[in-house]
Amino acid sequence: MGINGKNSDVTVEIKDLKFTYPGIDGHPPPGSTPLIQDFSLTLHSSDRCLLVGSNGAGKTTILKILGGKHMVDPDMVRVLGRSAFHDTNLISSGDLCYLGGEWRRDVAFAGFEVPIQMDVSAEKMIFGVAGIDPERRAELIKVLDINLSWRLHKVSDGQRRRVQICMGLLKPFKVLLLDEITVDLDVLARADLLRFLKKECEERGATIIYATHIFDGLEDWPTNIVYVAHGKLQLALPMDKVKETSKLSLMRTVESWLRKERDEDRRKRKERKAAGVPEFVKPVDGSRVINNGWAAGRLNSTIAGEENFVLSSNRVLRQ
Ligand SMILES: Nc1ncnc2c1ncn2[C@@H]1O[C@H](COP(=O)(O)OP(=O)(O)OP(=O)(O)O)[C@@H](O)[C@H]1O
Repeated sequence: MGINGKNSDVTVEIKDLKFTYPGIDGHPPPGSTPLIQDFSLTLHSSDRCLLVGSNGAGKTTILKILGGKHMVDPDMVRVLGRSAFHDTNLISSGDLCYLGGEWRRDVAFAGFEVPIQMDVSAEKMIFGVAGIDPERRAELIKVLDINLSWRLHKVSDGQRRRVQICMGLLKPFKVLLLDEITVDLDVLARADLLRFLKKECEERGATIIYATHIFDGLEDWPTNIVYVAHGKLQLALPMDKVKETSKLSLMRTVESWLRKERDEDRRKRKERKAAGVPEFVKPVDGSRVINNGWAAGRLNSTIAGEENFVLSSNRVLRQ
């Protein structure tokens, strides 16, 4: 049963998800506690789910798992009845779309592996994607207020971001995973984009999961809210339930949850200190390995050490 009590049209199903970032051998370091655990969630067609939680709670990790960027047991995560990691057609068909913040770090890439720091126009990028419905393309260009003559190596971060979002949304997705992509957008662009996305759910039955810390203009946007802390699901509620139980604004409601969590963490640390054990639980560091967030087997893991890490970050690997 999903958050809304519906049974039909299940689009996203997470069942007892457990995940640990792999070490260099592709396996979790021995003795490590899973980063994500006790996480189950069912979403339906038309759901707009806000994913909230403090920094480091696991939101990006969960979205990446859903987007097939990390391997998990295929029964733990189903998107449109399939496993995104194992069924790459889910992403390539455009049914499942992941728009993530790594674009911010790797500005050189705009999806479809197209470098955008070279002198290329917005038009060339957007019209370069084959098989797109011209009406949808025109609508997106309007919603994101894109000037097709922009040269992408010269525009502002926000303008470049608008082109990236447009490219990502060209195919009519069924499930969209958004990892805070509106930070660079101006107030108007953000509001128009959110309105467009809401329409996509209402008219086409798309499902969106949106991880964000920015609650401006979101009051009437989500249908559901999911709160994650320390990699565990804390709350999964339909918005009317949230409004029923809290008279506060959405932002204040989330703030109250996060404050409670932080106070609780501080209390636990104090207790640990008083008991003579280290305040912070040290993560298991089995093999001195840093994994830069890409699944094992994709040239991703690197031996710890700043020099190596810089040289083998995604930016370099993907050029
Ligand atoms: N590539 C990685 N390899 C190992 N551990 C990682 C990796 N990426 C993230 N982590 C760990 O996973 C935890 C969750 O990170 P994640 O990025 O999912 O959090 P988040 O909720 O998206 O945070 P934020 O709000 O800051 O974006 C972090 O505390 C970090 O220690």
